[in-house]
Amino acid sequence: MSSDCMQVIPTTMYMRAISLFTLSRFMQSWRLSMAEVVLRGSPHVLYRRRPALVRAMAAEARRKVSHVLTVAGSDSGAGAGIQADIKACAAAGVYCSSVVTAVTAQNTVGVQGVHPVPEDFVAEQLRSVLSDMEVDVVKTGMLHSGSVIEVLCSSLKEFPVRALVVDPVMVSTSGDMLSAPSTLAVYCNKLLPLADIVTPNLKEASALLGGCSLKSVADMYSAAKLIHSLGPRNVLVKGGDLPDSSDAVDVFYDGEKCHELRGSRVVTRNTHGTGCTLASYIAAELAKGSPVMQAVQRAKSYVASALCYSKDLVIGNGPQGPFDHLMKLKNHVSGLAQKPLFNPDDLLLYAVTDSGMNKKWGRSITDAVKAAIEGGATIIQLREKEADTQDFVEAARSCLAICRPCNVPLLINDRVDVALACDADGVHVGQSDMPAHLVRSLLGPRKIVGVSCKNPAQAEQAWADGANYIGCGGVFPTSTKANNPTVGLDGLRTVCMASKLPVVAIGGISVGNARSVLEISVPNLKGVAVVSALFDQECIATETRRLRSILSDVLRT
Ligand SMILES: Cc1ncc(COP(=O)(O)OP(=O)(O)O)c(N)n1
Ligand SMILES: Cc1ncsc1CCOP(=O)(O)O
Ligand SMILES: [Mg+2]
Repeated sequence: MSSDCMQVIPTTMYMRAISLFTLSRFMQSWRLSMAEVVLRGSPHVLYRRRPALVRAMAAEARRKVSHVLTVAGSDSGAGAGIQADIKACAAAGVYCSSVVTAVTAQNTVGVQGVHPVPEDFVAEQLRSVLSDMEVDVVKTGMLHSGSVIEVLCSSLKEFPVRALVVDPVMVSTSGDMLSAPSTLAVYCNKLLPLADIVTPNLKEASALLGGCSLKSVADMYSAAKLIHSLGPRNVLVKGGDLPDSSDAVDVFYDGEKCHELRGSRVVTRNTHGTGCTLASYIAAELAKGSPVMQAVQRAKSYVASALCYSKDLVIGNGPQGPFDHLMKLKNHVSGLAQKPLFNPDDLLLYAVTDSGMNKKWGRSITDAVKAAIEGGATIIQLREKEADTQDFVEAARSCLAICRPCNVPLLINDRVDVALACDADGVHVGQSDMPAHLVRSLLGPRKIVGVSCKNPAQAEQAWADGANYIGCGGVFPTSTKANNPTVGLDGLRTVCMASKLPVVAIGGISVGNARSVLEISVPNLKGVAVVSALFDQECIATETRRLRSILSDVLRT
């Protein structure tokens, strides 16, 4: 494919997304007449004739705020429905407008009342938003009658959007009916054929298929395929209610292949609104341009993090509480300010300590960490293979007291217990350490989890497990870690290209070869992690400064 073609394909999308207002501003500043735009017709032709203009328009379109419209019911308790949808989109960084189909009176006990909004007023709300606000993706929730669904289908014909996410809400999690049985046929015949993805739970999948019983993952595979034959392009059957499973298993079918998506089940009463939230987060990811499978994975991982963060929240007295979509409520409760989330740029100069080297040079671990920070290390990992647990916790606490005021994150190698005991900023684990998804559930969403990876499959798994970054190596031979095959610069490049996470390179890296590592120039390679280049040296601060200046220099050029 020529580079011209590569530019043209996304340009088509950007141009669809660009508003008339923006187009008219561009026409003025590029002295382009409407006749010229019309005559030149397709973006492909425009690109060939005025590539700089199209590039500028594409840049403008990238600045467009991604927008999901939710068409759903209001939940007075704000755990589910429209309220959950808006919070989930906000958490994903996407604007969310709302068309209210019904107003419900509900709380953590159940649904006490439903007041449907008349169809013609649903139509009026749809027209208001869709005619004006450049919606990317529509997500549906509670559609209480066949006529509301019909109103929505005709609005979508009049105002097409990029994608439609259908969460076929029929029964609330408390077991209350939210849509009339007669709506089922309209769902199947009119709405599902328009859907890019439909996300039923077991009860809803069974209802869509005429009441068949779904009791196993094998049943979910069959259900996903049967629902796909009703017309949606992708189906996600959610297995949260599957009996006898410690994992949360969902089945995703894209029309060709079934994928089993597993995550550990978070044990909490605060699960009200998980279905609405998952579908809205998928919609938000699609609005940002993610492919469907990636949108689903990200949504699952987000919901797991939010549930985990909120597992002890107490809101309401009923059996099913809401969770905290923005993961901020505990701040207020504890009066503690929220630390910022992981910044991939912190991986630039990653200093990993070594007790043997400190002993050899007669230094304490705190002196070593102080010197590395003084020289410009951007993140520290305590890798103390020989330390007793008590000494390790104490050393970690003292190092945290050095790192925190300097805003340098401090991670613990291997030992989740030590990290929890001292409230470190995160943990780095390898392939034979505790699995990263367990580390994530133990540490919660706001800590940093790093995973060592030597190949694309491991990188993919680290991402699915909720890691923040991967460490790839050993890049070059090293005597710091025994029995560790090298991947070389080619292996590093292959892993970086496959990884959806930022990468730090490790193994045999020093002032002599750091430049060659960063110069493989793959955008998600964010830095180098080093042990002996800093800590097996006479002056740690001097060596750190030398390495930092080389790295900063490569980044500048
Ligand atoms: C940043 C970084 N990357 C890789 C490793 C290696 O971790 P692991 O594979 O678990 O090996 P040990 O360090 O535990 O021997 C790392 N520590 N840091
Ligand atoms: C911990 C680790 N993981 C892969 S290589 C390595 C050791 C890196 O040490 P050095 O920077 O001294 O080569
Ligand atoms: Mg390890």
